[in-house]
Amino acid sequence: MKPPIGELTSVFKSFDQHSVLRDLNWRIEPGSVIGLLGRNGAGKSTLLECLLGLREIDRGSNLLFGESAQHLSSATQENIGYVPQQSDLFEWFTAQQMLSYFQSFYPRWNQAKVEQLISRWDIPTNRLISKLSVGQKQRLSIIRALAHQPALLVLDEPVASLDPSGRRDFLRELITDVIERETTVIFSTHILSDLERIAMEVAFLNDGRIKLQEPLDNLLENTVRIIGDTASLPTFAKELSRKQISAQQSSLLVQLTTSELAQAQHNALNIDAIGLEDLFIELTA
Ligand SMILES: Nc1ncnc2c1ncn2[C@@H]1O[C@H](COP(=O)(O)OP(=O)(O)OP(=O)(O)O)[C@@H](O)[C@H]1O
Repeated sequence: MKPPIGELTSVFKSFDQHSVLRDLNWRIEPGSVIGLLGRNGAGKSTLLECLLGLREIDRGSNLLFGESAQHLSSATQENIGYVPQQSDLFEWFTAQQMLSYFQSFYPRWNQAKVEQLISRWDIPTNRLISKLSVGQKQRLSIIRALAHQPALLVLDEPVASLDPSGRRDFLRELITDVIERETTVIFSTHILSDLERIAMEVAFLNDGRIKLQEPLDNLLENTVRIIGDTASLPTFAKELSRKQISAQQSSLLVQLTTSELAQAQHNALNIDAIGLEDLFIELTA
């Protein structure tokens, strides 16, 4: 088995008295494409920053490419591309100046790709970055993160300010990158349709932990909602949630094996397929 790209073990992170990550464990395998989901304020940005060593953790360990995330070697830093939620571009530079500046640090800088994206995404290269629109800044941030061909790409709501065609184009670019170079990608998003187009796995952050991480196909295929009489509902091996919805009835979110599904159908239980949006609501409640 290949070593993980990232490994967080028993990580705790608080801001003042407010605890955000609580005994969080997360392993990121090479080549995985993970969509990170969680409600507003769940701690996604904090988690991504802790993963990258940009934020100090209170307790636990955070390893990236086998090194302590707080003390990454420059070779490892070259392997990481990051698009933060808030633009961290050098606003007093033009796009051209900023990209040339970064180019000097990265031996694997792909200038042909930079030029292609600049032209395709219509980025004014000679205007100060401070004068660009939010969407143009976001595109520029993406170009900067893709340009040095990182092995790990971390994107914190990368498409939030992009128009639909910008989003589609960006996703296409990302998919090409993942396929051509087997880039490991972690991205947080609230746009579930985007996630369904690109993510191979989804990770749900809730109550300060990764509550569930699964290949998306499996999750959508095997997870169902069962509603029935509280007293007679059986228990299942992989129950994700169980809620009382009326005096007599309960609703179960459950992952069923094929034989469990057959048994449940045989017992005439009320079984419904469930989509990603429902899963999001249930698993991040
Ligand atoms: N620098 C900070 N100082 C104090 N509290 C912070 C700081 N950064 C984040 N927090 C708090 O930590 C919690 C998690 O914030 P975070 O931005 O990580 O959530 P998120 O899941 O990324 O949210 P969103 O989906 O809204 O972007 C929030 O309650 C937030 O107020």
